[in-house]
Amino acid sequence: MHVSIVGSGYVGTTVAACLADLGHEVVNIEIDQEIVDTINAGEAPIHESGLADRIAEHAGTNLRATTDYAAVRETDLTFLCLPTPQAEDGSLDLAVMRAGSESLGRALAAKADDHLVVVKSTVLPGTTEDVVGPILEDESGKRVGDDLELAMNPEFLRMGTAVTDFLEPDKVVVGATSEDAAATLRELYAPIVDREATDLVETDIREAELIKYANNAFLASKVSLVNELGNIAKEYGADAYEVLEAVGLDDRISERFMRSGLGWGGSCFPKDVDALRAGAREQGYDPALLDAVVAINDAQPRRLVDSLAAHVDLEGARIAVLGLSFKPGTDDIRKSRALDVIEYLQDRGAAVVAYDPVAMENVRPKYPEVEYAESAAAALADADGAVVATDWPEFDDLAFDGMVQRVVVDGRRIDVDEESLEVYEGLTW
Ligand SMILES: NC(=O)c1ccc[n+]([C@@H]2O[C@H](COP(=O)([O-])OP(=O)(O)OC[C@H]3O[C@@H](n4cnc5c(N)ncnc54)[C@H](O)[C@@H]3O)[C@@H](O)[C@H]2O)c1
Ligand SMILES: O=c1ccn([C@@H]2O[C@H](COP(=O)(O)OP(=O)(O)O[C@H]3O[C@H](CO)[C@@H](O)[C@H](O)[C@H]3O)[C@@H](O)[C@H]2O)c(=O)[nH]1
Repeated sequence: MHVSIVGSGYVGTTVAACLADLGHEVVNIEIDQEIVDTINAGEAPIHESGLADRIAEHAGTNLRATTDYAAVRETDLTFLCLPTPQAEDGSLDLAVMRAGSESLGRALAAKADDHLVVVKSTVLPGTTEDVVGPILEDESGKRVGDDLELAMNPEFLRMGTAVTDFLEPDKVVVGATSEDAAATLRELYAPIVDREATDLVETDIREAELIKYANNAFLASKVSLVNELGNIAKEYGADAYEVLEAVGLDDRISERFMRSGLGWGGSCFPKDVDALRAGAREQGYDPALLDAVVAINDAQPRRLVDSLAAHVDLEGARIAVLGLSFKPGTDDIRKSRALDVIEYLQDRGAAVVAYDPVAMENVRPKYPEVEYAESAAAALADADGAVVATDWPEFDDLAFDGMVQRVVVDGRRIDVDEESLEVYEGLTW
């Protein structure tokens, strides 16, 4: 199939490279010339395992990138993979979706044949049919249900495992206005949904839109619940990890997403939970549970710093922060809990020395006053205390002998030789 993909960030680039790998003819339409040049040079604009190889193999044959929306006219369908950030008040900001839909609609005006537009971005119910659809109709002169079809196909890939998550998902969700649109997407995804481990969910557009938010809200809530249970376990002197491992054996609950500690961050959970809360309020519903899910998450970084302050006088102390990215395996620091930890430490007069294997250059401009160490050992040297903010595997089995006071508060449950420390405290155990 001939596929165009608007937006070549994490999602658009991954989807493009994977669809090219499945044998489709793919073109990425992207406003950033540097990203376009990178893809056309056969290189990956983002770091994801398995992505660079696929782009190197397909660029120049069945994968290319351009800034020119006219390229959509040579394709059967277009995926919209544009960002859907949050506005100041937390609500969904559709400005980029609107701008991209306008450009796409204008380009489609000169296409003689029918076209299918698939929204892959995370958008609230109604956005595809009530915002994207009318803009496309106005700009292209085409009519939904006649020579224009709409579909919504949310994406569930995680950063760090984007390629395998896309190619081997638990589910592919397709919401479509017509049987033709659904059939086109069934054909496109055939090699993926034919796998025994992947379910194909066919539904209406509103349900497809909401499935994505419900999925992220559920996972974020699970981690906040696990953190609340962990906070309670700690009060009782019980090990939350042992407790939740046993709880996870109940297959209605599952063992995954059971790691308590510093909480959830990243480019998706915070903005999507906030957008759903704002959307619910707009609909007249008070999302009390989701409000609490966010409040619990927001409290964990302060709890970590308070736990350290119980052992170390933070005023004038040198404190090592191990890990800066929002999770291991990525240099992404968006809404990373580590940044809140740095701010709380600084508020209490501590001097922060930080180390992260890949994310330090992203943090440096935001916190130039922080000292950045070349290794975890260098960060720990002469420190009066340390906190673990990201569970990078390389933090397992660290030596703490260079510290002035061997006090560590762990927000992520790394493997530590507790005997080598004066104080080792888990945030939730
Ligand atoms: N990142 C993830 O892990 C992930 C996973 C699932 C779903 N999502 C959702 O997918 C959507 C895209 O997310 P992302 O992380 O890929 O975003 P991103 O910011 O990484 O990429 C978006 C790209 O769109 C480009 N762009 C902006 N305006 C444009 C325009 N008018 N025309 C063409 N290109 C334009 C930007 O330059 C950028 O390269 C969001 O709705 C997000 O919530 C993200
Ligand atoms: O047991 C756990 C699991 C995760 N986290 C934290 O939760 C956050 C999110 O982790 P993860 O889900 O692995 O990362 P993302 O790449 O943000 O992926 C989420 O957000 C994407 C964008 O919407 C979705 O596509 C994915 O399905 C969804 O998992 C991170 O800060 C983790 O440290 C925990 O604290 N404990």
